[in-house]
Amino acid sequence: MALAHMEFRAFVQALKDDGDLVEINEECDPNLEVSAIIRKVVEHDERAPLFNNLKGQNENGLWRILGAPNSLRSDQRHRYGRLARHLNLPPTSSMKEILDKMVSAKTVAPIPPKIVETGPCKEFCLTPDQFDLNQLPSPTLHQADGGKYVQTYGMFIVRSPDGKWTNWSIARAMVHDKNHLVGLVMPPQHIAVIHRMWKEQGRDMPYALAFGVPPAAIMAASMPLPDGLTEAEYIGSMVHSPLELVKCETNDLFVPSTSEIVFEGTCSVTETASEGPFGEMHGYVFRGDSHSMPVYTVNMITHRKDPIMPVSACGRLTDETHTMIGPLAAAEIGYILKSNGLPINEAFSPFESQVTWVALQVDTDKLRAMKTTAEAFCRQVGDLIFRGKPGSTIHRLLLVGDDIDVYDFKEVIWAFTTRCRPVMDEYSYEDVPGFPLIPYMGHGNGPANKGGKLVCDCLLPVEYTTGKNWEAADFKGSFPPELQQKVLDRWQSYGF
Ligand SMILES: Cc1cc2c3c(c1C)C(C)(C)C[C@@H](O)N3c1c(nc(O)[nH]c1=O)N2C[C@H](O)[C@H](O)[C@H](O)COP(=O)(O)O
Ligand SMILES: [K+]
Repeated sequence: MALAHMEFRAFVQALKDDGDLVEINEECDPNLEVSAIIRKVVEHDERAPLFNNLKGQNENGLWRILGAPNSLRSDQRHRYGRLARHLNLPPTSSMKEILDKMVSAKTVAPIPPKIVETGPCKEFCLTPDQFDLNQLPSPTLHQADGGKYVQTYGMFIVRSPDGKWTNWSIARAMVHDKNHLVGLVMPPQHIAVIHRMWKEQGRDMPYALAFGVPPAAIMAASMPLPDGLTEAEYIGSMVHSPLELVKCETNDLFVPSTSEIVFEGTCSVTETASEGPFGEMHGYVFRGDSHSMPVYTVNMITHRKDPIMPVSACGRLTDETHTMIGPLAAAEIGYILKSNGLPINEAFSPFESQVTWVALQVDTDKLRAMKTTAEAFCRQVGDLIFRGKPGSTIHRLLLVGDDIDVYDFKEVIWAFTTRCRPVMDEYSYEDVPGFPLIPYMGHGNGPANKGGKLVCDCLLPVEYTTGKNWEAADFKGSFPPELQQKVLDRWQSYGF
């Protein structure tokens, strides 16, 4: 068996070996029951549920469901264990180690994928007369959803018409009818950019939708990597070995050969259908909130025996939309700022901000050497991020000093509430693209797609000039180190 980060089925085995899997063999209903269980799991950081027996499963086991594929573990020492298993990192890895791994391939040569003749994803092959997406166990994830969101953790594969750029990404899609989906194709996302290229040529866009792909691949699919970059090559260099891809049956795209399930087809550049509402990453489903979105025809389904469909029943904390979308955007944002020479050490998107914020730890020694002003520095950061694609889902950038651990929300919120004077220390951006899925945007008072962004300066003025002039009134900040050690050593004997 391959390593967990290179084959989904090995990943599921790794969760089982970690004691991080609950196999449910009694029959469950994909209409809400499965998602209710997954929601309870992710709201309590419980073990991932593997549904082996679903109403509607066909004679070849198409399909089972793995819920909460990349959510959190309750044991603090292994909190990000599922994310770590996606990347062949130890389950005790920190979020910093995980995000550093995701940007590690930025500076090494890409390793192109290896094309293989066939693979496990070809074990079964169904033409449209042999399947009905409404009969198969496509899950309904929230009672107010506009349809069965069968696609929440699969990977869309689309390629520019000139063949130069193959993009891998996650975008949601629901069942439209027996062999059609309708999915969110939203600028500035690359799937929308490429869809537009095909539309300009008046040709439907070939796509593949691979479920149960190598976990390292799904992480890159969820990351706003640069325009034109082919994720398959990036991942190859990130994991130091070529991904194995196999050609689709009905188009010239390539899919990971060990994918659990593959939908192949074309995405219409003219036909649309009603998509949504959907219980989304900020924790809401607005009744009647549906829009016209492109229709995907499913021309073929290929799959492994007893295949596993990964499902992210997203919404309130903490699921894959929080452990992946925000942090992976933060990783890209941090990389962009550093490669533009700005004194940024770390970048993270706090879950407690419903991943609408990114906290940036500033190297304040380097900041002082810049002899800049708060306004100039904040505008430099805001212009770089809010006018680019990686910042599209982020509405607040918090600049904090070296003493603040951006991976610890208690630290971030302390700096924000005590060092950032409301209004005066905040720099607004009303002329940049906004993220309509955030309720105060899409269902708020102002334009849904424009503005509503801030750079919040959580650095006190002295941090720009002569440096920190305070001591934290806490155990580590207000007592001599030897006294701290003495208290720690004697803690039991005091009687605690
Ligand atoms: C991990 C993850 C990411 C996403 C989504 C989900 C998960 C689990 C859903 C549960 C399906 C919910 C949905 O909101 N969803 C989603 C989405 N981006 C969209 O344009 N549309 C979507 O419907 N992203 C984020 C994108 O995957 C990233 O922004 C990525 O960067 C895109 O790739 P690229 O265009 O930058 O190449
Ligand atoms: K991507």
